Amino acid sequence: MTDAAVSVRDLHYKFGETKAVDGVDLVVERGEIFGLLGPNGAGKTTTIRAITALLPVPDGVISVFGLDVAKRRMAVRRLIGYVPQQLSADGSLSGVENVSLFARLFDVPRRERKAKVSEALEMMGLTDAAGRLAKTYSGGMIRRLELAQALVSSPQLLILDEPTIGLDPIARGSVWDRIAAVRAETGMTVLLTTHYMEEAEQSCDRVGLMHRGRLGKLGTPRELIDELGHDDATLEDVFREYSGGPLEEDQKGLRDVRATRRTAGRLG
Ligand SMILES: Nc1ncnc2c1ncn2[C@@H]1O[C@H](COP(=O)(O)OP(=O)(O)OP(=O)(O)O)[C@@H](O)[C@H]1O
Repeated sequence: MTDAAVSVRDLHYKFGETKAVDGVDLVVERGEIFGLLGPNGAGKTTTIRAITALLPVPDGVISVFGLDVAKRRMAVRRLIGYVPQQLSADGSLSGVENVSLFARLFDVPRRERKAKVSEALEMMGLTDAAGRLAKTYSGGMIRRLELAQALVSSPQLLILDEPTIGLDPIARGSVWDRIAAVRAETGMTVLLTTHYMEEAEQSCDRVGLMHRGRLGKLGTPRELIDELGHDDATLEDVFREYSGGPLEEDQKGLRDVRATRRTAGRLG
């Protein structure tokens, strides 16, 4: 076990006969923004659900800040703020009520709750909208509300599953700006999944390319692009080279996910 934020050693995970994760090795260093990239079905969500102790894994395979996830499930969960792909905000509650609920769930001490809730909403630019019902929020505001919910317990590791999926480009930019600001202010480690290669290229310190349950290329976006050896290459080109095809070919289910998030864009 290491002292890194996350250490994964030879992770395998099957759903029935489907090998969702097929031997992943990964280290996320403290304080970095690490992007797990790949198409639908690559195994990204399964990998992060294993890291967040939501799936059973054998002893010694995953550690979070040196704690063995298999043995210290609850302690690990307390270190993590997780925003899943599915909607985690309640449209019938106001912004402040949604975040307060998470503060209670994550045992933020009663006397600190009010200040922590305000701070999390402020960090996500939602102070003015805090009193409104979440169902009146735009898709981008809901995503930021979900980030505020995850941040209210001051986690050491923020895990985001497709944080910008289904949002328009302006809302996507705003979510990335907020993630960068949180890291700059708190030094928090961020592990996220995305299939938006361009956004990952701009915002992640390091990325890992995942394809069919395996994590192949790992490095800074620049390193991976430079390996290709032509000047105007992009991370998308790196992925194509690595997987033998464009990202889009594996994207059949993506439209559904996008549609789900769009529906969720307006709650209620
Ligand atoms: N609960 C489940 N039951 C059965 N199969 C599953 C389940 N969850 C995932 N899988 C399968 O495991 C494989 C990896 O899925 P996973 O969700 O980890 O991929 P992903 O890269 O995160 O894609 P997405 O962006 O769609 O979530 C896929 O073949 C998927 O169909």
